[in-house]
Amino acid sequence: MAADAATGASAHAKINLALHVVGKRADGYHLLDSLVAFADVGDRLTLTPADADALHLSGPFGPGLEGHDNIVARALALARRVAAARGHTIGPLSIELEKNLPVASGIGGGSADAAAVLRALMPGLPRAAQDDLVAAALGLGADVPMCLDGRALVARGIGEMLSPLPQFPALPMVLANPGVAISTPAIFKALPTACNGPLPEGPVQGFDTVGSVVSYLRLCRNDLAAPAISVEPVIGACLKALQAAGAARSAMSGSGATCYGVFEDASQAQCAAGAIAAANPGWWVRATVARPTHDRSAA
Ligand SMILES: C[C@](O)(CO)[C@H](O)COP(=O)(O)OP(=O)(O)OC[C@H]1O[C@@H](n2ccc(N)nc2=O)[C@H](O)[C@@H]1O
Ligand SMILES: Nc1ncnc2c1ncn2[C@@H]1O[C@H](COP(=O)(O)OP(=O)(O)OP(=O)(O)O)[C@@H](O)[C@H]1O
Repeated sequence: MAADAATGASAHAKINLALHVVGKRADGYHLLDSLVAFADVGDRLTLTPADADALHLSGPFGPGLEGHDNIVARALALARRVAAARGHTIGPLSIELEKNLPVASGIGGGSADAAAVLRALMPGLPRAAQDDLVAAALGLGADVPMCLDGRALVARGIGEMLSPLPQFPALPMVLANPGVAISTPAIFKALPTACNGPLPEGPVQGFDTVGSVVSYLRLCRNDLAAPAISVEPVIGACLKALQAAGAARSAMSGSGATCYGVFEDASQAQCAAGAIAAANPGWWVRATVARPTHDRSAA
């Protein structure tokens, strides 16, 4: 980033369109097979050089994070350590975090914020330090590497083995969160078995239409949904609301509680979001679009 100017960075919501839990490591972390996309809703960060480090929280969910250890500060500390090891100094920064995504909601808000900090700092670092930072990102959380990539992808391992899809359509979606915070470790713990089937084989070139994504997702699962619904039954109501509003496919993201519905077009998604929000005051409901990847080989 420039020495004196503010740098903005977007932290897009991460959506696990499918999440298959396929094993467990000796350290307790679970092995995943997950189709992930990123929505055009998210948090917004602004990094400004300052006399001392500071974190300012704003946005609808900012107050809920006051007084807590913030992953944004941990990401900055990590970047500083990695840069210092390559002889580079990152000076004091004032960071404003506009927190638009609900906290502990399965859409990777904290991970996306951490990735946004790393992304904003990278251009000012030597190439070797940038590579080190990409490798170190997993230490901040299993979802951070995929958020740093930011493209539609398949994630394997504990979330660090990433295969970006060569093409992916702009996917009209509704995100609905019934207002309950979910602890990710608690849901993994409640999973009856870690050995479930992998993702079905998908097209090598990715997906070119909304219909092809929906057909594929109908063969998929989120293995964390049943344990999450047993802890918070309102997640089941959220899935039903998306189906009743006409979603071609609906499922829970991550460890919940946010659920997504895929719609044929953006105007249907807008109408559905309006209807779900009106019937469920207190829920967080957004019409959005999963960000597309254009087929590079077709260019
Ligand atoms: C559910 C997902 O959101 C799917 O993308 C992620 O797997 C969770 O990613 P995350 O929140 O960044 O996870 P971390 O902060 O690294 O881990 C929180 C806790 O979740 C559990 N955890 C997380 C990731 C993983 N692959 N297996 C796990 O068992 C572990 O108990 C871990 O201590
Ligand atoms: N910047 C941040 N944004 C959100 N949560 C944060 C942040 N910093 C620290 N946290 C803490 O991290 C925990 C997980 O929050 P987060 O919103 O990232 O969960 P999530 O959406 O379920 O993530 P995932 O989908 O990666 O499991 C919360 O308990 C919260 O207090």
